Amino acid sequence: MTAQILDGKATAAEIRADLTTRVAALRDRGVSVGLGTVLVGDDPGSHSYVNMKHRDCAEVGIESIRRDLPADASQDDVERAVAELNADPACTGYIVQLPLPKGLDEQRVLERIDPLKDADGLHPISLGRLVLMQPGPLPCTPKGIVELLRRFDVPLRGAEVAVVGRGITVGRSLGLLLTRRTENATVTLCHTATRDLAAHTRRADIVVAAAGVPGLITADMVKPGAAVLDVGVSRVDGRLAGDVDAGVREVAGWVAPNPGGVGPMTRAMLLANVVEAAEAAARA
Ligand SMILES: Nc1nc2c(c(=O)[nH]1)N[C@@H](CN(C=O)c1ccc(C(=O)N[C@@H](CCC(=O)O)C(=O)O)cc1)CN2
Repeated sequence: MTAQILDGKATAAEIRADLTTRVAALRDRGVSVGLGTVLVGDDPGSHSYVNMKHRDCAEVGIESIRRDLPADASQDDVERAVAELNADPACTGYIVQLPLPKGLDEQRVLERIDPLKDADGLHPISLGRLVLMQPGPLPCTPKGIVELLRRFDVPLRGAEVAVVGRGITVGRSLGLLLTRRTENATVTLCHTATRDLAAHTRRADIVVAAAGVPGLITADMVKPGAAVLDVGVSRVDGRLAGDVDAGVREVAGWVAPNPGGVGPMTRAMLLANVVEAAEAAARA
């Protein structure tokens, strides 16, 4: 058996096409949509992700607002950029690209984002809404994972899901999202202190690997027919490597590759969060 590919690149393109129509409809009603980004430092990965986000904006008709700060920017400099975007009427929503350079207090910066402009769903109020199962902006990668599974008809209701990695942007938030009444999955959140990782992944109908450990998930750790989503990103000898070994494709029923799987969905969901915020404001 060779797994069906959960093609995030093609799916994200479909989502962007739909968003283009919705942005045009807002423009016809006199509502413009703008996405802001705060990028600090020289990390090549972060620069590339932010550039791609602005390219996506241009494609769907969303205005781009960039605040690029040098690697030696102070906490005050970053918080000033956040305050400017909070006050900018052209900015519907914005993100602070993570990780911030060492020495900056990431949480303090995220807490200063106006929750109404939180395009990443990472403000404590947005995360609180997720815990409480209330509507609000969702973190982009978990939202993209659920959308990808839905569009490929991977059954979620009652499914056993092993999420590997407990970071806020992916693992922990995904656990909360998948256990809502609308998704109804059963989630095991695995992490560095998990005693027998393979025992958990082998039981799972869906494995989401977001540990950042190259090749962590091997074929022998996967139940035949399961869905395996590779979200991990590491660099090995200068090349990008995911968490899922190539051999998994021979056992799994579905595979979200890396690149080409969850990454493009993350970007599409960021645009979706901004458009949803603009539509909600236009309704109010
Ligand atoms: N503020 C945030 N920071 C970070 C987030 C986030 O959701 N919000 N997530 C990650 C990085 N990330 C988004 O910023 C991200 C990761 C991957 C991709 C993507 O499209 N990847 C492509 C490959 C790109 C390449 O060729 O290098 C793919 O997987 O096909 C987009 C966004 C950490 N920081």
